[in-house]
Amino acid sequence: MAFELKKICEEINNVDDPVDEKTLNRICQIIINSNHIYFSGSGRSGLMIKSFANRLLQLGLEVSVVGEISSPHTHSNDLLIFNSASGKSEKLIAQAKIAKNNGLKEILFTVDNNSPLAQFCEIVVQINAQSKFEHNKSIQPMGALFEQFSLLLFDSIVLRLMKELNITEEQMIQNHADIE
Ligand SMILES: O=C([C@H](O)CO)[C@H](O)[C@H](O)COP(=O)(O)O
Repeated sequence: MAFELKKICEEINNVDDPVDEKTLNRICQIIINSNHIYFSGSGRSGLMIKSFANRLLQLGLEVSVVGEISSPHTHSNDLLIFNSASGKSEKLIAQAKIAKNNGLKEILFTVDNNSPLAQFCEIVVQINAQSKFEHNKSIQPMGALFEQFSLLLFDSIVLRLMKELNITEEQMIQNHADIE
């Protein structure tokens, strides 16, 4: 394995487990009990949360990515999940305010659990990596470690949800887009 790839794998492996069992169960229950789940993030963090939205769709849940033209009006029994290393993106903070006013539950995956975005969220999962504004926790540029770890964390939540919802991979394949 190339030196750089080995270092990246080591970095990912060294990130502390950010979710205890109780919080993981809470996240899964909120997801399962929500009528519609919205996902939001900018740039590469946004790409990661879109991957999460894709899997939840394949689990048979009602999902939308904020900003897509097909994303509908929100209601009080909906959920908004953010992925933002810094928790400082003005666009996401504006979304969080609207969601709060509409009574949505909000969950944030972030590096900074004291960030402005965190103030709107009932569950804040703090990933011990760096945002694009920090340079001391990773050899990789900007928020790469956060982005990589968040994707793995989302995939681990998908595994838990498959068990909770009793959904097999075969069923998920049935829900996979046929036109793509
Ligand atoms: O695209 C990004 C950048 O390349 C950092 O590695 C970020 O994901 C994007 O700028 C959003 O930032 P955060 O909201 O702080 O995650």
